[in-house]
This record gives sequence, structure tokens and C-alpha cells, in this order.
Amino acid sequence: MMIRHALEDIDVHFYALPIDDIKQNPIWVSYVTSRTPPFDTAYTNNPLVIELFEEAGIAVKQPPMYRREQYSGTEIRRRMLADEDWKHLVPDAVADVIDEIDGVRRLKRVSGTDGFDY
Ligand SMILES: Nc1ncnc2c1ncn2[C@@H]1O[C@H](COP(=O)(O)OP(=O)(O)OP(=O)(O)O)[C@@H](O)[C@H]1O
Ligand SMILES: NC(=O)c1ccc[n+]([C@@H]2O[C@H](COP(=O)(O)O)[C@@H](O)[C@H]2O)c1
Repeated sequence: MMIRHALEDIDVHFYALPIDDIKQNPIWVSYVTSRTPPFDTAYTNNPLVIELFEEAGIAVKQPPMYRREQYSGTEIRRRMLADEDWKHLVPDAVADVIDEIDGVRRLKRVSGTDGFDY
């Protein structure tokens, strides 16, 4: 929903296909291609995904990282947990969805533990 809203706002036409993590690397590329229209290039920076697609003979392109120190899911979640500013790091549509679903409170709740801090 967040990706869809953000891309609609900048008039990018696309469709998203949900693909499960099947946790079986040897058949993962076959699983992906069985659920997608034909494609000749995969775009990713994920080392495992690069390896699996290249092994299967599918071309991979790696988009250059842009201001990675701040445009990072890990960094944005850290800011949410620390009550620091984060909305300027995501598209407006994404911030709206996170607000609508009370996302920061939910993140704080699921980041807790049921044990001691050692
Ligand atoms: N700053 C960035 N510039 C360009 N591409 C990026 C950037 N951050 C993530 N990507 C790419 O977007 C895709 C999705 O990345 P992902 O969802 O793992 O984001 P992430 O910020 O790495 O999240 P997390 O910190 O939770 O691992 C990957 O192909 C990744 O390489
Ligand atoms: N065996 C598997 O289920 C398997 C293998 C490789 C990647 N994946 C998933 O595919 C996705 C790849 O996304 P990115 O290329 O955007 O990192 C990730 O969610 C990753 O966990 C799953």
C-alpha cells in the first residue's frame, strides 16, 4: 500500500506482485518466475538475490545506493523508536499510511522484549 501510494503520487505506472519468502534458495528463482510475467532483468542490491538470479542466467542490475546513511529502513526505524524526525526521509504517502495505521506505536510495541536486558 505504501509503495503503491508513493508511486501513484509521482505518476509511475506499475503493478506489484506479492511473493512469499519460501526459504528454499535452490528453487527460489523458479518460484519467482512462476509468479511473474516474463522478464529479462532483475534490479536488486541484495547479495543473495544477485547470486541466485545470476546462477539462473538472468541479468542483474544494481541501482546505485543514494544517501544510504539516511535512506535506510533500519535507520528510519531507529529514528521512530528514538522519537527522532523521520518523515522527511520517506514519501508523503508513506508517512500518511504509517500515521493511519499508528505505525510508530506498533513498531515500539513489537520492538519490546519479554525478558531482561543483560
Ligand atoms: N538508499 C538507497 N538507495 C538506493 N537503493 C536502495 C536504498 N535503500 C535500499 N535500496 C534498495 O531497495 C531495495 C529494498 O531494500 P530494503 O527493503 O532491504 O531496504 P533497506 O533500507 O535495506 O531495509 P532494512 O534496513 O530494513 O534492511 C533493495 O534492492 C535495496 O538495495
Ligand atoms: N529462499 C527465499 O525465500 C528467498 C531467497 C532470496 C530472496 N528472498 C527474498 O526476496 C526479497 C528480495 O528483495 P530485494 O532484492 O529487494 O532485497 C527479500 O524479501 C528476500 O528475503 C527470499
